[in-house]
Order: sequence, then structure tokens, then C-alpha cells
Amino acid sequence: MSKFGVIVMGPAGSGKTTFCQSLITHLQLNRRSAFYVNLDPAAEHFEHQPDLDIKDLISVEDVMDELRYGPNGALVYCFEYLMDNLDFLTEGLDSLTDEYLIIFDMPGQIELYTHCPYLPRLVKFLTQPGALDIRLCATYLLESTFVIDRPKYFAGSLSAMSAMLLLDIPHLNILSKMDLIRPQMSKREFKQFLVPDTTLLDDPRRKTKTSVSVDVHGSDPRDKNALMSGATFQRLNAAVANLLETFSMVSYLKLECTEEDEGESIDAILSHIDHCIQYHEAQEPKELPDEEFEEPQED
Ligand SMILES: Nc1nc2c(ncn2[C@@H]2O[C@H](COP(=O)(O)OP(=O)(O)OP(=O)(O)O)[C@@H](O)[C@H]2O)c(=O)[nH]1
Repeated sequence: MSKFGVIVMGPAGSGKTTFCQSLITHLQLNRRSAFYVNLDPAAEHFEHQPDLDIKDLISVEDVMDELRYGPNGALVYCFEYLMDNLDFLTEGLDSLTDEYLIIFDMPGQIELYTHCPYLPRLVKFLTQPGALDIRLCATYLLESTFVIDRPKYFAGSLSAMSAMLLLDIPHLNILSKMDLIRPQMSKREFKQFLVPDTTLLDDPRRKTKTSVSVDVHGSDPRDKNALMSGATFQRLNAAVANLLETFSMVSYLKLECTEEDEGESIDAILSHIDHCIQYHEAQEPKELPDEEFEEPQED
């Protein structure tokens, strides 16, 4: 039997857990079942408690206490441990039916999406035909306020593309925390950021932003080697923007969070997720009551 899932990724604090909680609430309101899997071994506060929690296997806190690791090392250790104990996931998920949308809430450490091998292995395991065989879609969240600082926006978009290429499954990018950008930018102005392209580098409001010298190592500014000149920094931004434009792979959906917009926004994102995992196609065609098929009356 098919299983369906969505893996929620993004940098630290981008709103992953909040998005998962909104998704669960929305599914429940629409009489659909959610199964919430927390894979962040450092997560603490949940509105909806996880149905399966990596912390029941291992937690960052325990690793830091027992092995004296720092938070990032402990996170990596937890994922290595999960990879050695994948039965934990099989036991928790094997009996789920196609009624459920399985939501995987991931940690925010960026190294997990760039150079650690765990995520591709995890996705391969979850999607493996004949085993859990989950039809999986990835979502990658980025804070909408990044668009104010163009280099940050392009760097974030590059990390979204990196996650996309790493996992090789249907993928949606989402700009979160839209309430924080609204006071600073009109809907019309914001629209241009839904698809990154090189024209966005010409920021009329912030000419100085990309022309200052940037201390790339955070070290003593008197050390000339540690400084990247304005021109070099601009060329780097242009190269990143070009790369994104050439591959034309990154575009964004918006995650609104005000009371009046949130439902519609989550609904739209959920439709995209359903489409990516072909949820509707896999459901039995439902017989609609006769009145649904009544021909419209002629005037
Ligand atoms: N203003 C605003 N704040 C938000 C929104 N979504 C989340 N937050 C806040 O942003 C902070 C981080 O949110 P989380 O949902 O924990 O983010 P996360 O990506 O799961 O964080 P990590 O697991 O630490 O990587 C919290 O203080 C949230 O209350 C939003 O739409 N608007």
C-alpha cells in the first residue's frame, strides 16, 4: 500500500516546526490524517506532539552530556546513530496506510543539507520500493526577510538548490514568515523574488549593500587577506545569481501566516505537495452523490 510523506527542511529558525504544526492543523480541519515525525534531536516545544520522535532513540542533550560534544557535533552523531538504527523508523511507519500524510520535521543545521551524506541515505531508505516505499516530497523553507539583503537571499536560494540536487525527489521551496516582510514591501514588489534572477542584484534601495568591503572570515579587519573587496563580492553574487538563473530550478511559494491568509496559503502549499506525491491520483475515485452531476439549468 502506498504511503505519502513530506520532508520539511530549511536553515535554523526558518519556521519548519511552525509550518509542520500549521500543516497538521489544516489537515485535521479537512478530515485528513497526519503522522508527525520529529527528526530534530534538539527540538523541544510542539503544539502537536510527535507521533514518532527521534528523541525517543537519541537526543542532542544526551550526546552533549555523555560524550561532551558541542551542539553541531552532537547533531551529526545523532544522525549517524539514526542511520545505524533505521529499524526505529520502519517500526514506527510500517503500519501506516495511504490515509496519512507523514510529516518529517528536520533539524536546521545547514551542514546536513550540504556536505553530510545522511539525508540522501535517509530519503533512499524511506522511498525504497518494497520496503517503506513512501512517496516523498521535499519542502525547503527560507525566511522571506532574506530578500531585503540580496546576497543573503541568493545564498539561501543556493542552499535550497543544493538540497534539491542532493535529494533528487520532488521539491518545493517556500518563503516563510511573510508577516515580517509585509510592512517593508508591497505584494507587487515582493512578487519578483518568487523566481530568483540576476536583475534582482540591481537593488535601487540598497546600493551600498553590495559595494562595501566584507569581512568574510570575521577576523581582524586590518588583515587585508580576510577582506573581500566590494567588486569581488559583487562578482561572486552575480556568479551565484547566474548559476540559479541558468539552472532555472528554484522558485518559491509563499507561506502566509496572518489569520485571514494562513488557511488559503497552507491549502495552496498542500495542493502542491499532493500533486508532487500524486496523492489524489493514488486515491480510489470517490463516487459523488447524484446531485453533484446535475446539468446546469438553462436560463
Ligand atoms: N513572525 C513570525 N514568526 C514565526 C513564523 N513562523 C515561525 N516563527 C517564529 O520563528 C522562530 C523559529 O520557528 P520554528 O518553527 O521553531 O523554526 P525551525 O525552523 O523549526 O527552527 P529550528 O528547529 O531551530 O531550526 C519561533 O520563535 C517561531 O515562533 C511566522 O510565520 N512569523
